[in-house]
Amino acid sequence: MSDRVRRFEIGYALEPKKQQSFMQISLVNHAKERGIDLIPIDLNKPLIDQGLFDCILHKLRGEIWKNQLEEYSLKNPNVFIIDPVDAIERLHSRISMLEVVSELKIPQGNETFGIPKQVVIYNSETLLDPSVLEGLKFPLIAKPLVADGSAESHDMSLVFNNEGLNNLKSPIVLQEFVNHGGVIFKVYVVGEYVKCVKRKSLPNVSEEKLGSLESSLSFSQISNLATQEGNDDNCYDMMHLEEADMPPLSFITDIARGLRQAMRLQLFNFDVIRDSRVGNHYLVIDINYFPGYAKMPSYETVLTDFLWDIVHQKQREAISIDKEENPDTDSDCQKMLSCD
Ligand SMILES: O=P(O)(O)O[C@@H]1[C@@H](OP(=O)(O)O)[C@H](OP(=O)(O)O)[C@H](O)[C@H](OP(=O)(O)O)[C@H]1OP(=O)(O)O
Ligand SMILES: Nc1ncnc2c1ncn2[C@@H]1O[C@H](COP(=O)(O)OP(=O)(O)O)[C@@H](O)[C@H]1O
Ligand SMILES: [Mg+2]
Ligand SMILES: [Mg+2]
Repeated sequence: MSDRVRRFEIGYALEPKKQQSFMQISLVNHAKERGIDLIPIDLNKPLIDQGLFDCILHKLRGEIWKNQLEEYSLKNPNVFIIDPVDAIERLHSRISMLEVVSELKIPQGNETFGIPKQVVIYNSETLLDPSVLEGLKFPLIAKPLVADGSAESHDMSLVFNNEGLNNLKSPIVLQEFVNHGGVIFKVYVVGEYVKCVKRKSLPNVSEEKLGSLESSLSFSQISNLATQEGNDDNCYDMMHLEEADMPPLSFITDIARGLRQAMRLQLFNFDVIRDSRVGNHYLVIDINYFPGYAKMPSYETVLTDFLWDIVHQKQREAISIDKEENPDTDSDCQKMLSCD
């Protein structure tokens, strides 16, 4: 066995803003100490010309990047791509992202889960016919169908009555707004690791207040707001974040594992709310690819452990394939692969 420590190279392709928030020095240094070099992929050069990585991490929009990855994978089938483009694309529609939740086969006990009632509207004119709402009850939340990470894909509005349906930009998803006490649970998944945290959300809308409200209200990325500004008027009841009980971890972990397997994704988070009327019924309302992990406690160790497992698993597989092909020799490949 050689005493040379085998290092691993992980290429990453991220938007500048994401690179800044995710690739913090603390993460890069932590990974380095564990033999993993995180290397920026130069987006001004073809990926195929940038050598062999052990693995590629990516979150970029557009066909150009998709084609580059495809071409690279064909040439280098052993380079592990986290995650496959087609699996990520399922999350770019707010309909297909939640279909997977409805299809999960998890035995439900004391706690149950599902998704809110929703319809998709492809053409705003169809809203002139109230039957398209398929019996959805106000208030509704209107979300752009596309969830591709663009600023517009986060532009939402609360719709309190029929009048509020005017001026919605289609294609749009209309979803029943479920009162949940102003607290959302964000479940971060990194491979097998699962972490659930509480965040601020939209406050409850009561029946009696519903009649007196304006017809609609626009907002964007509410769970990222640090304070509760703008929510202190008489229209809402606000619950304090600290007082909210967490959902049982085993229940959340079962959903996370089910989603990970069904979606073939390693890096995602999902938003869960608890229906205030029922108390033990939970609704998954959003799934995000490669979310803001830097906000997760100890993200440096969690992400490094995940990457370490991936590259070492790949290394073990390569050694066993090589041993099968060269059973009698300690081939150069076996020596090189095993030096760690
Ligand atoms: O920027 P951050 O750290 O707030 O992360 C965003 C996520 O926030 P979260 O981790 O859930 O609190 C955010 O989650 P939400 O959609 O707000 O639930 C998205 O994942 C967002 O990515 P995109 O714009 O949908 O592609 C994420 O944005 P990017 O970091 O990918 O640009
Ligand atoms: N069906 C719903 N009922 C109640 N609140 C909701 C519902 N859907 C979304 N919200 C609130 O709106 C916010 C944004 O919706 P979400 O689907 O998570 O979009 P985004 O992708 O922009 O995060 C959520 O964090 C939550 O506060
Ligand atoms: Mg969300
Ligand atoms: Mg989202």
